[in-house]
Amino acid sequence: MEQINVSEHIEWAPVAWTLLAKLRLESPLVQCITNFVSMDIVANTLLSAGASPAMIHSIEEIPDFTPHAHALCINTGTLSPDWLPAMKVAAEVATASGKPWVLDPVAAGASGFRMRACLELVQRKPTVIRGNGSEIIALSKASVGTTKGVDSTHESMDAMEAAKSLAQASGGIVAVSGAVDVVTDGQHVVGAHNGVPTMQKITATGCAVTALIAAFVAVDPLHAFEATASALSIFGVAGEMGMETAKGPSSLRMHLIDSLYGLDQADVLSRVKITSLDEIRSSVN
Ligand SMILES: Nc1ncnc2c1ncn2[C@@H]1O[C@H](COP(=O)(O)OP(=O)(O)OP(=O)(O)O)[C@@H](O)[C@H]1O
Ligand SMILES: Cc1ncsc1CCO
Ligand SMILES: [Mg+2]
Repeated sequence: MEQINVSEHIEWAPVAWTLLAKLRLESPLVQCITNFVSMDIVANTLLSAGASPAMIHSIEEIPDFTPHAHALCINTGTLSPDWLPAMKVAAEVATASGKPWVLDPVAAGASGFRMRACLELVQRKPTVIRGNGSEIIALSKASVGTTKGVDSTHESMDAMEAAKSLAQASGGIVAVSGAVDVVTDGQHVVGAHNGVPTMQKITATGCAVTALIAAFVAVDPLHAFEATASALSIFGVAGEMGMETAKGPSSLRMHLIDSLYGLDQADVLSRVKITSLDEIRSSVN
């Protein structure tokens, strides 16, 4: 897949709007092999954006179903040995069918089993890997150790160099969520400066935005970098707009989904904020 020509001068807001409009028009089918905690918010995020989610994870069904999906999302959040073979086969079938697939390496550094599983999935060449700062740093170094489980103890900007080396090693796009969502193809880096801190207080918003990335990449698989940055920014915009009426995490969850559903062109053009970070170098690897 072509991952080049990421212009520093790109006008991002119209790109994000064009992709959201295409997503709503085409309603891509997104197969999700995701964790038990996230299934509801992932499916509802995809539906409110205009995509069609299917939580189908049985290995017996993958040869029949996966070739018909427009994109696949694999998430290791509640990984167990009986799910891993289905994840690997689904990644292989998606690739063989020419479909993009996105990996969310939840808590990659929490155990040797989980790290090995994530590395085996990375070997199957995800189109995009999206994690939080701690996950991307752990995965890029293949290091297992002190983690706070699924939560990050690193700022996304401090994972920039780790993200670049993981992108180079994997051949895919790498995104790191946080106050600034960092996206890289291994050469260029952009930041999506949308969202609100309360989004971290809703479980599985990261899983939800990974699935949204899969939906965006489904409608423009040749421009996975642009699709990834746009999905992250749009999800952040929905969070910002949702926060205008929310009282806390629980009502933000509801209002974020409502805002994502209702986003119009003016909202997207006035709020999407994606900038080049090529001049910024991270101090922590
Ligand atoms: N400080 C912040 N300011 C603005 N937005 C944020 C902030 N922190 C996280 N977000 C947004 O919240 C969403 C989830 O990101 P986060 O880094 O919390 O993912 P995660 O740790 O993988 O979450 P989970 O494991 O619960 O799915 C992203 O859309 C991100 O942009
Ligand atoms: C809390 C939690 N534990 C495993 S997966 C998950 C959802 C956020 O990643
Ligand atoms: Mg996560």
